[in-house]
Amino acid sequence: MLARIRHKHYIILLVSSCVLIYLIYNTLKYDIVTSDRSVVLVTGAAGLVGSHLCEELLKRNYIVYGLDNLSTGQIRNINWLNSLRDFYFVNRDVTDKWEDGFTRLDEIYHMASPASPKAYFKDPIGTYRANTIGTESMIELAGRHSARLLFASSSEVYGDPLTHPQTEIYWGNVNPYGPRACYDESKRMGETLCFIAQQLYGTEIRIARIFNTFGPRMHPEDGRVISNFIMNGIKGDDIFIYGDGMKTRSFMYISDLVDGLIRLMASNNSSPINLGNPYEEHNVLKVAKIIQELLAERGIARTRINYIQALQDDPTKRKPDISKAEELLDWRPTVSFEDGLRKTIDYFIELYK
Ligand SMILES: O=C(O)[C@H]1O[C@H](OP(=O)(O)OP(=O)(O)OC[C@H]2O[C@@H](n3ccc(=O)[nH]c3=O)[C@H](O)[C@@H]2O)[C@H](O)[C@@H](O)[C@@H]1O
Repeated sequence: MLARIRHKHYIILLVSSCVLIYLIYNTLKYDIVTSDRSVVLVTGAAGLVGSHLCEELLKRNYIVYGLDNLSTGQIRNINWLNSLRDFYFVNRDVTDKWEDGFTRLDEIYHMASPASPKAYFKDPIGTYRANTIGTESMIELAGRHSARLLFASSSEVYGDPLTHPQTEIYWGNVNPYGPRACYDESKRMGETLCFIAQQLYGTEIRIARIFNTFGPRMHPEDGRVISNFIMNGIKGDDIFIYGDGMKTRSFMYISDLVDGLIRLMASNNSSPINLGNPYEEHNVLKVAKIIQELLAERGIARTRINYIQALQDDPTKRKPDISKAEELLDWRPTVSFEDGLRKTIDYFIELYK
């Protein structure tokens, strides 16, 4: 009888200690929010770019709020950040009305949007809303807190470009009435909204035109060329090239992009700026062959390469002119395509072990 009472006391003591620890932890978390440190909101935090950006900002001593509706992002990309003291996950859609409750907000990186053709073909409405209504919502939020807003635009604003490489003064060759338009045109509209906000309200805006980016934490089913070809190899499936394999893209590793984004936010340049890797322009067939070679280094056999119909309005070539970023941000990519691919391949192999 006495032993049972003692046992009960131990349990009560244990439970109350846990509650106490939880309360202290949360109070400490709250204290940080009211401290002097800069507070940043990253939308699309569970995506490839968003999650790496959150990680780097945390390393740089920011208090980071990461927002995502998890439509294309992956919770595993940020789960581990959630356990850190200065990271707060906000599970919501960027277009929802939001009584935000921030006591301080210094910077907003608006990265949220489906980004792969497969994802935006599937959800054209969610895509244009994230880049238009979502951008408007972030402009309002920036206005309420006098925060600086960086909008993740895209190389897709150049459409199927008629100049090569693409400079920021090129206005593009975009089909407004086709399957890519929900993305291309909404990125263009997002830029326009930022321009209007700056003119009318004096909002401090930054616009990054992001070129093809890859790295660990890409969604394995994302549908883009790098993740598709790596996953095809790992699973022993055939590779499918859309078209003749001669279309080109310039591939940038994720850490280079994150560095460029943070430099851009800190700069005083409010006009659009290209962030991409001009040294690594490759055609799709060559990408397939390089990936097969790197997989072979890890003992994964080559699979067959097939050619199927090209996607409608798929840009023929793409390469950024980064003179502006070099001059204004002192930025240029440093990671080679092959080094970046090795890290990405290892990530996918680990994921599917
Ligand atoms: O990765 C990115 O950063 C960009 O990806 C996409 O643009 P896209 O260049 O078409 O990206 P992919 O889907 O990776 O396609 C690249 C090329 O590979 C081809 N591809 C893709 C996948 C595949 O399995 N096979 C294949 O041949 C595509 O047809 C295209 O010619 C998005 O539209 C951009 O917003 C985004 O910035």
